[in-house]
Amino acid sequence: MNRVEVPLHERIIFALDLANPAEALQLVDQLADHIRFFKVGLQLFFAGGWPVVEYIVAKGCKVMLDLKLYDIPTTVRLAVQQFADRGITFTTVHGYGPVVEAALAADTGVRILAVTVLTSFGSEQLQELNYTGTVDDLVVQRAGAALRLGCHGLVCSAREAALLRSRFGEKGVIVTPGIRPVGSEPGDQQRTATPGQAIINGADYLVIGRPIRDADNREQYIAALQREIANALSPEPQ
Ligand SMILES: O=C(O)c1cc(=O)[nH]c(=O)n1[C@@H]1O[C@H](COP(=O)(O)O)[C@@H](O)[C@H]1O
Repeated sequence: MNRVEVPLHERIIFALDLANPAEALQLVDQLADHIRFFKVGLQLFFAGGWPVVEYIVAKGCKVMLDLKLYDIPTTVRLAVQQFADRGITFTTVHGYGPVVEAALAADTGVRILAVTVLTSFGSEQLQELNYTGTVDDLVVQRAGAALRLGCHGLVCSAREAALLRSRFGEKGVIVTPGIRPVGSEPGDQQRTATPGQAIINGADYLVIGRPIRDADNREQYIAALQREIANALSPEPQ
């Protein structure tokens, strides 16, 4: 497979899902030798705001600012313009055509990721929302629309990554949350996969939060995940 070149220490995007900005930044200090990509989501951004992003960027690490925007086009475009010149690598919007289009129109250099179907959703949630098709159908539909608009990447579960690669080739990066290493609890995630399976399916980046945050020895845990990823990228000969 012709994969996007990503250094191993950027393959895992560690979701800094904490309420306390000081604690989150301590984790960045603790782990920056091992992981160079951090996700700032709604909880931490509302708690700590731009200083959190600035701290991570100043350490030379990458930031995915995950605020999953969904609003009228003008509001989305003007909101994304606020992300310019802050050193942010990725940001997220819901993968609905007009929202994606507006985020791209902001033209800030920050790469836009379209969230297809949340990894906490299964077929039951789609039925509640009156979607008649399968999760796969909706992921493919949203991914196709986003990519046609020129979106830089997609967020989906690792379970759909192979399907997206077969439909759309190497267009756009694929970022997969809902990663659950063997032995970890799914919690509220429904469409999960192991790190190795995500890579084999064609994911470029793996968003991982609680399994790392709650590990007894985070450095050792990350090293094991990175070995699993490296092995899936280039399996050792049997
Ligand atoms: O956009 C995301 O990052 C995202 C999309 C999605 O469909 N599912 C999902 O879990 N996420 C985020 O990925 C992270 C997953 O965290 P853990 O379930 O703790 O590994 C959380 O910060 C979620 O907000």
